[in-house]
Amino acid sequence: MRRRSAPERVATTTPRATTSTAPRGLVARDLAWSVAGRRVVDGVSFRAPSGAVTGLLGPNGSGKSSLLRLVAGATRAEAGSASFDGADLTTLGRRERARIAAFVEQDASADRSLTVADATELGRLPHRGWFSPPSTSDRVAVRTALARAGATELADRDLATLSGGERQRAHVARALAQEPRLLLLDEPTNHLDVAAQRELLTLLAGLAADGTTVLTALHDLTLAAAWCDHVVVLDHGRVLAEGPVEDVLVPDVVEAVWGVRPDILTHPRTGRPLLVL
Ligand SMILES: Nc1ncnc2c1ncn2[C@@H]1O[C@H](COP(=O)(O)OP(=O)(O)OP(=O)(O)O)[C@@H](O)[C@H]1O
Repeated sequence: MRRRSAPERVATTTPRATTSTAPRGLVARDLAWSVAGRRVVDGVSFRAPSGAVTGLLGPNGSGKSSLLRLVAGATRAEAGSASFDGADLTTLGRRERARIAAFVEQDASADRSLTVADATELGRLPHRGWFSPPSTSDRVAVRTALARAGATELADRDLATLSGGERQRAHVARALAQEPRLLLLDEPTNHLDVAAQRELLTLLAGLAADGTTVLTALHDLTLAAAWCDHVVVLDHGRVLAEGPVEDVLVPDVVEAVWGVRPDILTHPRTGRPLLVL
């Protein structure tokens, strides 16, 4: 795997929307959300730089899914903002936001009968007129998305009949058809076998190398060390550490958050951190 340069650390200045000095990529600032009287996301600020894969890490219940849903606009934040290339995602309309950001939710289920091809085509809706039929470029985008997600052979299958791993590929295909500049994923390697995990992570690295901002929740710290450029560690709804993966996934941080002290080696071939638990 080609090693990409480490992204810079979190910006400490407030980004100004639509100016040329606005930081590129995603900037979350003081995001907060509560449920049942409990603060689940507690003043979270972080950055996911463009051209990088950012891993959102943290123990079960630390708030990763809740935070991704706030950034994706699936739930409304009580406070704070999430800007992308200077545009505030939290105030954009749904269609405008969907032209920028796509979200692959954790274990997203199919609530109605739909083929994988039709579900992928839904990813084109933000780019089409309300009543326009799919154009040639829409059809090309759908075909490309299915191929990149390894879902071409599933195109005619009903989503509801797919295995967990197959359904995950279909949801990734739908997100790619959106041609997002910001791709948000919640535990995308769940259900995937090792070959499919590798394909997906290679795909994410390729998208990032092409300029897409990728933010993905991951549980597997070894995968995160091997594939992420930048990481954000959440604990009890707060950012405990953020920065280049080599600086953040160190034994003291892993032990403090997960209670397990890893060995961290250097991969002999890729030069990336090899985290052994
Ligand atoms: N709709 C909800 N109602 C009640 N509690 C919720 C709701 N959504 C999230 N929570 C609680 O908020 C906390 C954070 O949940 P969240 O799913 O964001 O964590 P997570 O880091 O993604 O966890 P996991 O790694 O287990 O997927 C958990 O304690 C969860 O039970």
